Amino acid sequence: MGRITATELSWSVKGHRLLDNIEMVADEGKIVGLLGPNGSGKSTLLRLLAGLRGPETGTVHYDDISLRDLGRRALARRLAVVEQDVTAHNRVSVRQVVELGRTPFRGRFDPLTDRDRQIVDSVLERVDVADKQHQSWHTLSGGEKQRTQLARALAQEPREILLDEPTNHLDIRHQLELLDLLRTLDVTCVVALHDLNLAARYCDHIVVLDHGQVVDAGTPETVLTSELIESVYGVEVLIDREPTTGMLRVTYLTATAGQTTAGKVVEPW
Ligand SMILES: Nc1ncnc2c1ncn2[C@@H]1O[C@H](COP(=O)(O)OP(=O)(O)OP(=O)(O)O)[C@@H](O)[C@H]1O
Repeated sequence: MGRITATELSWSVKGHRLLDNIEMVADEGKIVGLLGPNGSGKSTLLRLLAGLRGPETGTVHYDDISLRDLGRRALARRLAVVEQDVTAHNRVSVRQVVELGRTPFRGRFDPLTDRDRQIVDSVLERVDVADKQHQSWHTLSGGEKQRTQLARALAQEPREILLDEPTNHLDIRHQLELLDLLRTLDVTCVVALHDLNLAARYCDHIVVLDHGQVVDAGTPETVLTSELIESVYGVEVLIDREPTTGMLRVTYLTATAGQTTAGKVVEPW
């Protein structure tokens, strides 16, 4: 597992700054949650961290190596990416999708080795889709597709993993299992999340984006305050600790009207 560092990262489209001077660090083995409202820049930042887009300014480092100096293959051997709503060819089976995770370690026409097959078997079990492995990808439910994409990512045996809202299609059990699983791995994770309670429970560190800027970062306890949530999301919340478990708890009270964030007036929906 390695450290991911973004320094002065910016990205624009047609003169609009979508990411502005982003600074963030995901330390080795930590789970870093990216929070922020729709359109705040989470997916864009993940794509820049993944090298799927080149930054306009700034750098991304994996440990001490700049993303620019890491070749595609070297990057694919350490970094796995789970994007939102991935599509795959209709005729591909679930197992074949997961086998793609072994591609960075094989020659183009090399058959899978016994070790490759063992890894694929093991990750299919771990994300609970082993019983679906011979089913066509396109027939899976949204949650099963999401778990299959995680299995493909884990088949890469990554040191770092970037996940874009990996729980949005999952039932409650699979949401908890996915995040529990991430915690047991020796992997550095950056994960975009919408559920503030899951973020509070599973993230070591939280980075909050708003209008393409980092507006706060730190531990869940320091970042998840009612003031911050109201100013960024326009929602009044109650924050306390669940009495039995002591876990940080965010209760959503009401959407507030016309709040101001990052100097912009946001209309209520
Ligand atoms: N290629 C592009 N061209 C124009 N606008 C873009 C492009 N890519 C992203 N955007 C805009 O940039 C903003 C940030 O998008 P992004 O997908 O990063 O947000 P997000 O925080 O991941 O949102 P969500 O929570 O809805 O997934 C959005 O307003 C989006 O419309």
